[in-house]
Amino acid sequence: MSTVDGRVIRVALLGCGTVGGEVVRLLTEQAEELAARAGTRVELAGIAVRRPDKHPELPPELVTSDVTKLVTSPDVDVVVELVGGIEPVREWLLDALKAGKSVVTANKALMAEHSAELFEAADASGVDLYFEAAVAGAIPLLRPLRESLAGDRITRVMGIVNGTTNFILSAMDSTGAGYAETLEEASRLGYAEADPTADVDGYDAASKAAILASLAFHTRVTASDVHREGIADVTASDLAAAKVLGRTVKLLAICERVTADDGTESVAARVHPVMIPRGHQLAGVGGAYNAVYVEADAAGELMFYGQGAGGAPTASAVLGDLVAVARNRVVGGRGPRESAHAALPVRPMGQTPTRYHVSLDVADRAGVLAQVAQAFAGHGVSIAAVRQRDANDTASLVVVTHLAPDAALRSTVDDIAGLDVVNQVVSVMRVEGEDQ
Ligand SMILES: NC(=O)c1ccc[n+]([C@@H]2O[C@H](COP(=O)([O-])OP(=O)(O)OC[C@H]3O[C@@H](n4cnc5c(N)ncnc54)[C@H](O)[C@@H]3O)[C@@H](O)[C@H]2O)c1
Ligand SMILES: N[C@@H](CCO)C(=O)O
Ligand code: NA
Repeated sequence: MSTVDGRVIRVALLGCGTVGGEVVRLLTEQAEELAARAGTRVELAGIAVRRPDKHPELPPELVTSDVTKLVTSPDVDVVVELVGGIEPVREWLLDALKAGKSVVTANKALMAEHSAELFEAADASGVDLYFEAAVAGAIPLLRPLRESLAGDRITRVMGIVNGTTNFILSAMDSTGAGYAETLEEASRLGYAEADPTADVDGYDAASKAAILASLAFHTRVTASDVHREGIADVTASDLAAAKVLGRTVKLLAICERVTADDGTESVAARVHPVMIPRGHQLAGVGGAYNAVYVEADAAGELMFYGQGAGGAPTASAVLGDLVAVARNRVVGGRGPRESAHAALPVRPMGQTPTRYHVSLDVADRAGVLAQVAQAFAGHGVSIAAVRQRDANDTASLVVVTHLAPDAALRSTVDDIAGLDVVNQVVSVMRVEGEDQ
């Protein structure tokens, strides 16, 4: 094993919970190998936690609750932030960057709202800002977008980026387990955020979509630009309706470059439940796994798959970033800066082209299909497929549309719900992928 000329990079770790605890373990267990790879020793200078008395496992001389002092200490080169949330973390990281410390963070909420300000502070000090763990945990995804694909033109990024909701939907689909019990299990396994509403209501995935869209399309996209729907309204009826069609339901983040008829480009970013064919590669992604498709003009389709949550997998991405910072320090260089030169406008959800699946319980009599079809036609929505099944004096009618502006599809569903011949709208969901 190579030695490292006595050089040392000193790390301030903020937060020592699910992910931070694993970072400490890996930094300690792999100290020699990391030194050989980075070209410098990587050592802990301090660990900030909310309650030092709760961490008897950590070396007491390293533990502190004084974050402000730690992040600006002259003894620190890099701040690794694994606390989460926006304030006071934003202030701490700005202080750290202004004091010339590089930053590694897993904080998607912060990066989705304040990355511009953080990048500016990093630029002013000539230091690094890395955040691979913020999206899709262990999966190398941000580095490929920022570096490997920097020479290509990305058109679409679509995937499963929240482990907790994927865990819940997979369990509901395969075992019929209830929503509450699977959410409890996801929390126990360390996938869910401290407040799981961030996961189930789609905020976590929307933050990740904002980060992905920003990197893919060289445009500043924040979480508030992302259309967001969670899984709280996904019912057993939706899953059953999907099953009948040979489909399943996944919460997807979809970031697209949309080109209008006049050639102008915009960015659309959304998170919502989607019905996809069971044969689709994303349908087979179970448990807390994540998978993301990237489509680019020259590269074609790429798929990234792996563990998107959990202590050790997320720590793997953090350590990778830390080694990158250490290497940059050794050679006196920097990692990639913010790339927002395209500055494309963000397209509102209503104007974003989507496809709907609508499952209806209708009266079983002549002319029903014509009335339903008329409602679609009235909004300029073209129908791709219709299935009808009779049962006693009612019938089930399933309509799958072609692409149409989301607002037109929503208005159509509102009109259909008001038709006398429609007893119940059983399930409405957007669809992706072609049936086999
Ligand atoms: N758990 C995962 O699977 C996962 C995956 C990817 C990204 N992340 C992100 O990693 C970050 C950490 O997640 P986690 O699951 O390890 O969280 P956690 O709740 O397990 O740990 C948080 C840590 O922060 C410390 N902390 C909280 N408030 C503090 C304060 N005011 N001062 C000092 N310390 C404070 C706590 O003491 C604790 O050690 C979050 O940004 C999260 O979104 C987590
Ligand atoms: N709560 C997140 C952690 C990873 O960011 C998830 O379930 O995917
Ligand atoms: Na990642």
